[in-house]
This record gives sequence, C-alpha cells and structure tokens, in this order.
Amino acid sequence: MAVYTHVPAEDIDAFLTRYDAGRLVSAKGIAEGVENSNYLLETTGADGSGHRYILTLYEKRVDEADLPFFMDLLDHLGARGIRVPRFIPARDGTRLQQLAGRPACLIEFLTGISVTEPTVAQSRAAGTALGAMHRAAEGFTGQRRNALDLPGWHDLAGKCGADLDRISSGLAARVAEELAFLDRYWPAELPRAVIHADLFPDNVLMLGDVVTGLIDFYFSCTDIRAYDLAVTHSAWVFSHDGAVWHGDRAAALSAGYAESHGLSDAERAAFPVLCRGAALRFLLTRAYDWINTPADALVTRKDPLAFLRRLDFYASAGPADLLGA
Ligand SMILES: Nc1ncnc2c1ncn2[C@@H]1O[C@H](COP(=O)(O)OP(=O)(O)O)[C@@H](O)[C@H]1O
Ligand SMILES: N[C@@H](CCOP(=O)(O)O)C(=O)O
Repeated sequence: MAVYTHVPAEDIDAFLTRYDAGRLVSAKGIAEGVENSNYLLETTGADGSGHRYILTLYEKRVDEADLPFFMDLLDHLGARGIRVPRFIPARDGTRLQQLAGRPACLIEFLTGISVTEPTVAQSRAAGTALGAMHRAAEGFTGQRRNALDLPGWHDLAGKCGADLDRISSGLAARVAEELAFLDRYWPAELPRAVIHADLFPDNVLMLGDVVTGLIDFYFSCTDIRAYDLAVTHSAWVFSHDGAVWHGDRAAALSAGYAESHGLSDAERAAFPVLCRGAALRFLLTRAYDWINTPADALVTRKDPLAFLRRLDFYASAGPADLLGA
C-alpha cells in the first residue's frame, strides 16, 4: 500500500480549483508503488466530459529540488514520441504545488496495465521501449547524479551494517565481497546518458504486447546507459523470488533493445558486471527498507533476498548467457 499521506476528498477538490480540470468526482488511493502517495482522480473534466488524473504527493526518497529535472525530461521524451505522463500545469502555469504539507503534482493518466508475469513478447516490447527512450533522450541537456551509484551502495551497506545478517545469515559479508568486486571491475568508462534506472514491469504500462506508457521516472538520472538495460534485465527475466531464470525472456528483451538502440562490444562484455551492480542496488534498497520499515507498516516490504538470488545467478553468467547469442 503506498498512500503515506491521506488527503480528504474535500481538500483534493479544493486543490483541483487551481487547475482547468473540473471538479472531483472520485479519489482512490493507489495500492501499488512504494515511494510516493498516489491517487487516481476522476473529475468532471474542464468541459464536463469527465477525465482521469494521477495525483502524486512526494514522500521520502524524492527531493523536491529534483522535480524540475523529471518534468523537463518527460517534456523532452514526450515531444519525441515516447508515451510518458505529462505534468499538468495549474492555471497560473506552475506544475509543482503543495498539498497536505507535501510537494504535489497533477499528472496525466495513461491507459494500460502493468504485467506481473511478463511473456516473451512483452519482454521484447519492453526492451524496444527502453532503447527508444534512450534514443529519444539523446540531446536532453539536464543532468542528475545517481544517488544510488557505487558510492551510494557503499553508503547504504554501511547504514544497514550488521542488520543485514538479521535478514539472512552471512549477508553482510556477501555484500562486502560484492562491493569489493564492483570497486575493482565497475566499467565506469562506458557511455553515460540519462537513464530511467527503475524500469520494472510495474513501471511499464501495456495493452496486450504493446507498451502504452513508461512511468515512474523518479529514479531517472545520468549514469552508464547500458546499466539501464541491466536494471531492466534484472526485473524482467526472473521469477519474482529470483529463483527461476527465464532465458527466453532475456533473449527477447535484448533483441528488442538491439532493434531500437543496441549495445556496443564493450557494453556487451561488461554486461554481467552491470547486472551484478543492478542486483546489488535493489538488494540494498530493499534491505534498507526491510530493516527500517516496521513490520506492521501499511506499505508492503519487498524481499531483498529475491535480488541476492539474481546476484548469485549473474556472478556465474557470461554476456552470451544473459543477452542471448
Ligand atoms: N501516469 C499514470 N497513469 C496511469 N497509472 C499511473 C500513472 N502513474 C502512476 N500510476 C499508477 O500508480 C502506481 C504507482 O505509481 P508509481 O509512480 O510507480 O509509484 P511509486 O513511485 O510510489 O513507486 C503505478 O503502478 C500505476 O498503477
Ligand atoms: N523497483 C524497486 C522499488 C521501487 O518501486 P517502484 O514502485 O517505484 O517501481 C524494487 O522492486 O525494489
């Protein structure tokens, strides 16, 4: 459940008067997501014909100062044909508001569903959409440091400390070993670009095998471009618990990416290391949340060990195994 900030319907209705969006008809908290509070709003629409919007209130990990970067990036991608949600301007032109004491935005609603168990065809479509997004992002001049990069992983591991062993015996040592490996082999010289950095199936809206929207750009940043494919790979080509590897989905994801963007030889060669980094990143953020979220909190904690299993898989795989021949 990701509604951290509860906003009375009357307050949402009053908030809507700042926009040309009509009056509130219904507001429902959205259960999916873990970072921000999201509501699905139905309104009468500016012309009375009804409309849907997403209302997002920004919580713990989103820094208000980063919102202009996300807004400009989505404008840039949208103008180049990538289906991403627009931030709706209020009547006075501003897109960032305050509501219930939090930064808040009204966002375009996109149709589509997030698949929970992607098919091979859907994995291919996700790869194609990621590559198309990377092409469209070329020329975007905004920059944002990835707070969850290798130094950030060290920092998170330090914050989790010995509590990692409460999640699984020996985990603290395994994380330290992996960080030492990545310190030595992280391919920092690979091309950098603006990346999504969290393109999990829940952030890709689809109708059948067609991608209808990419959402949740709140981790987007400037980092190694092929790392974005590694993040996507880690999210799409395993069972949820990380125990089962789906090689057919992996080959399709990479074929889709090759169709719209592609990897250089250097990126292919470094791909297993990038995947190890991606697996460690999600292991650590999940571990941090696991340790710091009370078991009875409304938000569902995600299992860190699902990414330890992926990490173990990546540590024994080569580029051809992960990307298909
Ligand atoms: N623009 C949008 N159009 C349609 N649904 C959306 C949109 N933005 C968010 N959602 C819905 O809200 C859920 C949570 O949004 P998300 O941005 O992933 O939250 P969080 O950042 O908290 O993880 C998504 O899984 C999706 O169901
Ligand atoms: N994708 C991350 C958590 C971030 O959640 P999202 O709902 O913002 O995609 C994970 O699975 O650990």
